[in-house]
Amino acid sequence: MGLLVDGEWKKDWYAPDDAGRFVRPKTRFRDQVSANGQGRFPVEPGRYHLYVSTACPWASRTLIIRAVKGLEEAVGVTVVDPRMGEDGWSFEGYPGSDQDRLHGARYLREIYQRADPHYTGRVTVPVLWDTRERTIVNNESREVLRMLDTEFHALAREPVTLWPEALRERVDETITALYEPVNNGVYRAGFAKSQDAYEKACRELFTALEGWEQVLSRQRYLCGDVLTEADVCLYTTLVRFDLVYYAHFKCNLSRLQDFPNLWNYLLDLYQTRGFAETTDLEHIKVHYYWSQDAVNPTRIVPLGPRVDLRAPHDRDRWGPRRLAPLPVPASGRS
Ligand SMILES: N[C@@H](CCC(=O)N[C@@H](CS)C(=O)NCC(=O)O)C(=O)O
Repeated sequence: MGLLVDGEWKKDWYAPDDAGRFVRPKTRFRDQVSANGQGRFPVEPGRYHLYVSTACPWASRTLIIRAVKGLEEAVGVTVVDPRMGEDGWSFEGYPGSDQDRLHGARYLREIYQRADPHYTGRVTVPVLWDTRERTIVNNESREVLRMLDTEFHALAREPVTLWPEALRERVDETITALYEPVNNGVYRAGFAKSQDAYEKACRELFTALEGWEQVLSRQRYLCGDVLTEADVCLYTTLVRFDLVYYAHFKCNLSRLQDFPNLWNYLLDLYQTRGFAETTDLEHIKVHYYWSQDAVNPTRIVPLGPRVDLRAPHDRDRWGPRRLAPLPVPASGRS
């Protein structure tokens, strides 16, 4: 693990704050692709490219929306090696990952150095790359998810949106509510460097999960009866929960399987088109257990747990699964 400082690679683990808490650094590239043909980054088929890890919950958000909307021909993808060592993310041929066919790079940091030779910050996935301007448009998953859903919709094969007009505010509030206790909460527990910081993060996580368990006892999805971006954001944490976060990050007050609604909801989402195809359970396990040697110094990847995500679920009790249809307005930025 490491980061770039003024364009130079430095080997370094995350520095905790004074109380031993994990603090996630802010992402730097925050430009927008626009549907209306204006600005530096107009939408065009084949112009933009995603660098992702199928192990990473943030990058997986972008893979799911790309698959659900049928954007595979319009937006290319390169999958990094799930093992992130001292040199950061790389293209080293682990099964299920790619070589960098755009630049022939060995490490993802070379892509950041191309975008800004003096970049200072972490080298993270996802990255939305512009092949025309040869730069990074955006590396913040929530924003890339939204752009693929709204600004790219003219290029989508499937006429659906996960940000339906009537639910926009609710979806945005839900994504925000999930972030700190749940999506980032598992990391705050797992990367804590003090007992207090760990316990606080772990308790907040389980309190939040209990709340969502209640919500999902009343309705099929987080924001009502249609699938939204908020479900994508929760899914990428839930699918890693029993597999990795329970043991590796010590999020073990209970298993996800002990929450009947959350567990059945996870099975439902996994079995929805676009989800299982973009979820690589082996990459997930290898990434966390092998890469985070400050948490797991032996780098041994456990064999279990046995989890069957193809098992029947009870979520059809609300009737057949529904996706919200287009149209969405041309520029749907939040
Ligand atoms: N806020 C970013 C976080 C992305 C992120 O932290 N990705 C992790 C992988 S799960 C990463 O690339 N970490 C490498 C590092 O921090 O050095 C987002 O949501 O896109």
